[in-house]
Amino acid sequence: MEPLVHLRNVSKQYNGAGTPAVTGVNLAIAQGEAVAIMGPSGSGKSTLLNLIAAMDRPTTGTVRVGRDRVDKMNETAAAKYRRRQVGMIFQFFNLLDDMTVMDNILLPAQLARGRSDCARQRADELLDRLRMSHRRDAYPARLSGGERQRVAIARALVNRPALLLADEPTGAVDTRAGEEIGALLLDLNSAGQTLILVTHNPELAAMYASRVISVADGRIRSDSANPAGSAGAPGMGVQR
Ligand SMILES: Nc1ncnc2c1ncn2[C@@H]1O[C@H](COP(=O)(O)OP(=O)(O)OP(=O)(O)O)[C@@H](O)[C@H]1O
Repeated sequence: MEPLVHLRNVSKQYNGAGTPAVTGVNLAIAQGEAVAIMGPSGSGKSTLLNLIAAMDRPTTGTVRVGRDRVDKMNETAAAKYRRRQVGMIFQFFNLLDDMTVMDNILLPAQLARGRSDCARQRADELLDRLRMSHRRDAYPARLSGGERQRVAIARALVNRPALLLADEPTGAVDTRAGEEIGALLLDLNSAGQTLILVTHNPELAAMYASRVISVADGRIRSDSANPAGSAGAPGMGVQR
């Protein structure tokens, strides 16, 4: 079967930077995998995620996601691709403070101009599954870090993306909330959601990813199945 994500000989040299951020990366990720990308600060993890999300383009090499040739996209095509295929969550949530939980979740659906009743139904379903229904009219400033990240996950999933990308999703929350976020990601993956997680946290990678890719100096140094991942962690009953 064709991989969902396929990078071939990908390098990225930022303008003005001395050494490339990513060099000669070959990577295939199948639909349904939960992959952790690990490595020291500055090793190229976020750059890889940004290349897959079409936030940036490689200097050389090809990036395919499904049928999309991501490395060739102009900004308009990239924005459309992201709205339809990619959900992203970040360390600091990136919620809009002057919008309620519900409106934050609906934002990507409005940008994608789908049917608003369908989007609202999907948002309700996600809020229910993330145990956040009672907070639907709250503003982000009133939420805990763990709650904010759950809203960010719901927002990332509202358009049913093929890919969920997470950059240090537990970096700004306490241990307990981090475990809950990890369990949530695991449940999503168990229900078929393809997940790529960038993390410094070996425990998160070990518990919640079925494959761990280590990068250093912009190159993949190891890529191994993680038999402990995606098994045995507490779940929250979330489905894609
Ligand atoms: N927009 C940019 N312009 C120039 N250089 C950049 C840019 N973004 C990243 N870099 C450089 O590319 C290299 C890889 O950065 P990247 O952010 O991908 O690493 P990372 O592994 O995600 O690091 P961290 O764990 O600290 O977030 C670093 O040397 C960084 O300084």
